[in-house]
Amino acid sequence: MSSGTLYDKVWENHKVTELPTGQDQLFVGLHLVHEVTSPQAFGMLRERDVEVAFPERTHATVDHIVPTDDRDRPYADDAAENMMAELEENVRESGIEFSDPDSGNQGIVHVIGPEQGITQPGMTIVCGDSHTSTHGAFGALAFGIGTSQIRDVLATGCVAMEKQKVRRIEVTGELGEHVTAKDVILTIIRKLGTDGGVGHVYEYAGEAIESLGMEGRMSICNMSIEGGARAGYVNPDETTYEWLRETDAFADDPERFERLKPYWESIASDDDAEYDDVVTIDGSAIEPTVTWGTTPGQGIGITEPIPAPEDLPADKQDTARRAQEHMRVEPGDTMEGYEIDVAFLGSCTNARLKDLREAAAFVRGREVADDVRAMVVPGSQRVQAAAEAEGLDEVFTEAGFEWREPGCSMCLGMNADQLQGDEASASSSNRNFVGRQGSKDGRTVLMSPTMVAAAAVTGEVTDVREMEEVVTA
Ligand SMILES: CC(C)[C@H](C(=O)O)[C@@H](O)C(=O)O
Ligand code: SF4
Repeated sequence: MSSGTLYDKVWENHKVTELPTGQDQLFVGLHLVHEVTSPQAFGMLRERDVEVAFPERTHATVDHIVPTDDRDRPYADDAAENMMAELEENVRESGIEFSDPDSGNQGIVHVIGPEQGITQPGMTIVCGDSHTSTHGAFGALAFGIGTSQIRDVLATGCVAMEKQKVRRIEVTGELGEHVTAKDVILTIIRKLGTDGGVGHVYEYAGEAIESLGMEGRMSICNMSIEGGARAGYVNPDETTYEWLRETDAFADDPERFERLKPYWESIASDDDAEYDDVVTIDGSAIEPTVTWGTTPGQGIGITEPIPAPEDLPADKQDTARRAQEHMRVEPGDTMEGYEIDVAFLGSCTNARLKDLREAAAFVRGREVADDVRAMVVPGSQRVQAAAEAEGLDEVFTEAGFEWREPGCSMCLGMNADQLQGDEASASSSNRNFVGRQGSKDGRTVLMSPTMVAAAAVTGEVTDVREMEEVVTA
């Protein structure tokens, strides 16, 4: 194999042909499906009497609309019930494996792929969901796709795509205490902008990235899309292989693991690979980071002042003004002390076991502040079960959190979990757009899971570094 980036190598390995449009046709290794974006695509196949080409390369789950409290069927919400019923019919007819709520494997699509080992290095992975970039943490090329592309992939196992440039983002040094992957990605997006990645795929590298576990790498790749990049990835290494070894795909088949490992090693970017751009960020300077505005790029370190719009680049001033009005924040203040009504610990960015463990260490023996509604929504049923096995559910519920069933929940409010009126939320999710959490006047402050835990117990945005951690395990 010639020397190059992971992106180039995996692209070339999956390229079927160049199309007259100038795009390449790529073979898709894994197609993940959820209930929101797939029904129309299945409908188009049915209209043309076309069958799903590779059901064995397709895997479905239900996450966006699923209730996180009472899951008895039919669901209380008719629209949710209909979407679920349609997905059930589509997967049954096509012979697609479905991590349904009775399987013990249901969860957010970007949580279940990696935990079941179906997400693997060197794969092309697509899903009708923008945060598919999450799977790049394993050294896969993972893209969100639209409805007509979902149809194409269902029908042919291929997708037409334009090749992107590759920007390597090197995060150097060691992260400070209680500085997490979430703080790193919020900092990257703050520095490069929400559209800084347009036309690019991000390769994350450097000591601060390499020292992260898979959960942290997933949080970073997850938000690549919020930085405008088409995808993001981390080169596979021993950390990646350790994770994979334990998954369903390989735990009982170590020979398969050994057989695939040389391929995984071969697709990592070579030391002399050429990049279209290289950006270096000092990881040791990153603080716990929160957003003050209504885009993920409007972030600051917890001790930093909120910027005055007139100090920002001209094209950012208007949105900053509007964002500050919506959020009711003043330039010069810090976000510390910003009062919250809701604490949401969930989403495909930060609802894995490690996130819940880290948050629990700041909740143990404490109580949720008066008038704060706090909820934990595990990323999957497996996360939920593992957390319960180590008593984390009790840590949270004893403190006054609600312990919910897995799904997207208040990350986007497509089910009953929504902000009310102008409530402010401390959220471990990835988007703080106006209206995102279900109420047009709702205010979302993005932060890491430990910062959500700290905010839940103090009732305001809090520097987690000033709180005592209580770890018992
Ligand atoms: C519903 C889905 C299409 C959407 C996405 O693509 O990201 C959702 O997951 C989100 O996070 O906004
Ligand atoms: S958890 Fe949020 S970001 Fe992730 S797939 Fe669901 S709605 Fe999208």
